[in-house]
Amino acid sequence: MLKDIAKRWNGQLGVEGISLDIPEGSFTALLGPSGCGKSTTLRLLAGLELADEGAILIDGKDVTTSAASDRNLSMVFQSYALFPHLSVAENVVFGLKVRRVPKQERQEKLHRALEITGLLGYENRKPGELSGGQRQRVALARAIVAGQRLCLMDEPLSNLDAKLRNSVRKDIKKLQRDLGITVIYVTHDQTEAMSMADIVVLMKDGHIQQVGTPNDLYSNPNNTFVAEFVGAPPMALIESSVLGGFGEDKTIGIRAENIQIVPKGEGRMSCIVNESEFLGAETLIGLDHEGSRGLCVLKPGLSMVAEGSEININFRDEHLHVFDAAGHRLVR
Ligand SMILES: Nc1ncnc2c1ncn2[C@@H]1O[C@H](COP(=O)(O)OP(=O)(O)OP(=O)(O)O)[C@@H](O)[C@H]1O
Repeated sequence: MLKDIAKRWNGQLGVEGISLDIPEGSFTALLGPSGCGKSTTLRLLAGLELADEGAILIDGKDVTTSAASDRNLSMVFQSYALFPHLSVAENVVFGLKVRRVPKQERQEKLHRALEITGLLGYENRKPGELSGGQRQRVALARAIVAGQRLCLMDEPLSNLDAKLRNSVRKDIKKLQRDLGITVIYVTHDQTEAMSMADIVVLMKDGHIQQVGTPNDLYSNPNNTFVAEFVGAPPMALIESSVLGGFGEDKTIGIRAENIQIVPKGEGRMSCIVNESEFLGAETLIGLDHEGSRGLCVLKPGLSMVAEGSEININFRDEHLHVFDAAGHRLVR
């Protein structure tokens, strides 16, 4: 649990006012653009940095000033952090050896961890003889043998190609469920966060913007930053003056799946097509309209529309999200 944590470097903000209650056994993603403070938050939790303000509790124990080694957690990094001259087996049991765990127990834990991560048979290989995905699985195996209930992961998939990312993503999720451990996972990739996490913590400029389930953030964004960060495509934003009836200086949000194409002369807006992008199951058609950004519609299958064409669109009030001038959601 984080209570009102702040961290600054020479007066420059890292994070501020970070309060989070992370349920045991959950998968929590710290999500946000580069520099938003997600790694700092994780490093504070790990004890790799010390907070200037606030308190950190793990399992009810105040660890705010405890050394990293006293916090009962394991970590998996983007860089794998494997010893290149040690074999897979040696890398995995390294921490157990340091802690003088008896050989028999080490062997049992090693076997189980390699089994879980699909690395049996690779014991004697060196990290240099493995693919990126396999290296990351060695790092996961090392975290598993540590036997901690809390595992912190900092962008563990960012060195992998798209296909591998997808499969290791599933491995990590399954591992977390099977072992029933608590995972706190840093990523700047909203798809990754939305598909893996039970709880998403979206950050910007060192502050939390919203904490909730992936569906909370998608369906009820707290502000326009959340609306535009979460979801592919992001929520479109329209100035209230374009639609009328919502008062002055409001911003209206709408998701692509709630916009319908209607015949010319009908609907609430007339837009110009700026691109058609074939996604496979559907085609995303980007639209321009003065006073709006991110407007698009989805058409099933391959359905390219010429750039510059005019398209009329309609949507229902119940699908609109109304934000004030500062971009905060108004209850509707
Ligand atoms: N050791 C440090 N010294 C000074 N400033 C730092 C240090 N570490 C982080 N910061 C600053 O704190 C802010 C948050 O950085 P942090 O690394 O937590 O962001 P992030 O969201 O993890 O970004 P990224 O995805 O790029 O790693 C940034 O403005 C960064 O420049």
